[in-house]
Amino acid sequence: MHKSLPAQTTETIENDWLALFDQAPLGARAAVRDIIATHREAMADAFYERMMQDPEARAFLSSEVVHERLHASMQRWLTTLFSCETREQFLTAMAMQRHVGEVHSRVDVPVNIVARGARVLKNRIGGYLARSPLGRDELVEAVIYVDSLIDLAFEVMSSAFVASHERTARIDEAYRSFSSGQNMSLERERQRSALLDWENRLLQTVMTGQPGDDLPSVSGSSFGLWMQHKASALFRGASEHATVRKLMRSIDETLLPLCAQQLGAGNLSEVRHLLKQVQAEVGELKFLIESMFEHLVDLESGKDALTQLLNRRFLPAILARECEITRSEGKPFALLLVDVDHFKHINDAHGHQAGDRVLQQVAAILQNSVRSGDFVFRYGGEEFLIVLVEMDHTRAMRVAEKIRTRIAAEPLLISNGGQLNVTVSIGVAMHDGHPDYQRLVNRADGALYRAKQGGRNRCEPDLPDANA
Ligand SMILES: Nc1nc2c(ncn2[C@@H]2O[C@H](COP(=O)(O)OP(=O)(O)OP(=O)(O)O)[C@@H](O)[C@H]2O)c(=O)[nH]1
Repeated sequence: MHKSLPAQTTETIENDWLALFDQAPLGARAAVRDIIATHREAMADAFYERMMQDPEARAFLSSEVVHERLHASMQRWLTTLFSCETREQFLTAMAMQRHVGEVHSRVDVPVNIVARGARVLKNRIGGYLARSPLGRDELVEAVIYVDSLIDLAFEVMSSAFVASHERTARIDEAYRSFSSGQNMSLERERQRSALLDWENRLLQTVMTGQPGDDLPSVSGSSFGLWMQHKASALFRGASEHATVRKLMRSIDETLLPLCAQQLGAGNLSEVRHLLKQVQAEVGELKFLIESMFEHLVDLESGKDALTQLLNRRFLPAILARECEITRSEGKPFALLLVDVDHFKHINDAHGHQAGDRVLQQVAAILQNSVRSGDFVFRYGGEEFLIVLVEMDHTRAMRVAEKIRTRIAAEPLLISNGGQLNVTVSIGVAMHDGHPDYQRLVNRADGALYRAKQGGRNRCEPDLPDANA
């Protein structure tokens, strides 16, 4: 029944509610219930009115349907929440909270707006309570009761929100990788020509149409539909995507209506001028689409171009997942930061190209020195980061030492046919269970610093409590 929340959370909340209920005197609870019964409509009005003052909230609440439904369900919600007398009634109220949380997640209501809603309601109820005939002590108890109960309700709502959000994010991710697995160069061509098609159709309509004819909108074109529906999943997060949508709106909502107006008035030179502006915006659209597809190719491969190692932008996702695996399965992992010694000197003495070749060969040695389940990232210019999964400290130090000796022993080829011996310094840190992976990276960095300070070409473990 409570599938969106872990059983433990449900139980904690239930117990908290029981404690709250026991703690609040009967008189205080009855007063709150009466206030809600008498003023719930006015509260819903005030809530809605207050929220509509904010443009961000307005975006979610402005439709008539939302108004009507929100108004009714807000009143129902207040009544249900404050009239719970039994465990069963509370469970029903909780189910309602979870439902609201899931709706918020689907609609993507920002969490700050929800928090503001809670504040507005607490404030209102507090105001009515202050004007009630309750004595001082009971008034305090009633205010605490309202405050805690609303907090509890929002707690349930937020956990449902988060659970549902994570589900959506996983589905989105799966869809994105499915879509990017499709033939992207074909898609790029298809969208390019769809945009061109629309542009031609627009020019055709302008030239042969009758005054008063509707001009074809770009958002209604095959390109526009693709961009608004499929591309939003595919290019999620790309900065160009928002600009593309803005340009499409500017064409449809400003330039085309003006163009139709001037066409109706027979003002052809103005029409030509406006079409030029449309063409300029289409040119910009084409450029942005190209750049979005380019990014997608980068993302698709996920590799650093020079070394073919993992790109560091995946590091947060991978470290967060490894922290989670350690937490749930108790399998610790180790982090190695590997830095080529005196690399600047290699560049200076043999040229940048030689430096690049050294980096490629070091990367290959690193990749060949770990198991296929480990992760090797290019972390910075001449710095690499390795995640050794399911690893204890002794074995991690052994792997680090193996890497160090292999690199030192292997002469690396440089561009002019020459060979070069390079060394690396390595900092080793074990995940200590702290969920913030940046701490772990910092500890490995501290160990690396000590390896450099200690003379380079060496491996150093992190010191316990290095950044406690
Ligand atoms: N060839 C090449 N050089 C790079 C690349 N990325 C960064 N570098 C160079 O790597 C050098 C790093 O130098 P430093 O950070 O001073 O460190 P170092 O010379 O390795 O000295 P230590 O780390 O203290 O042993 C800089 O000169 C960068 O320009 C790259 O992709 N290719």
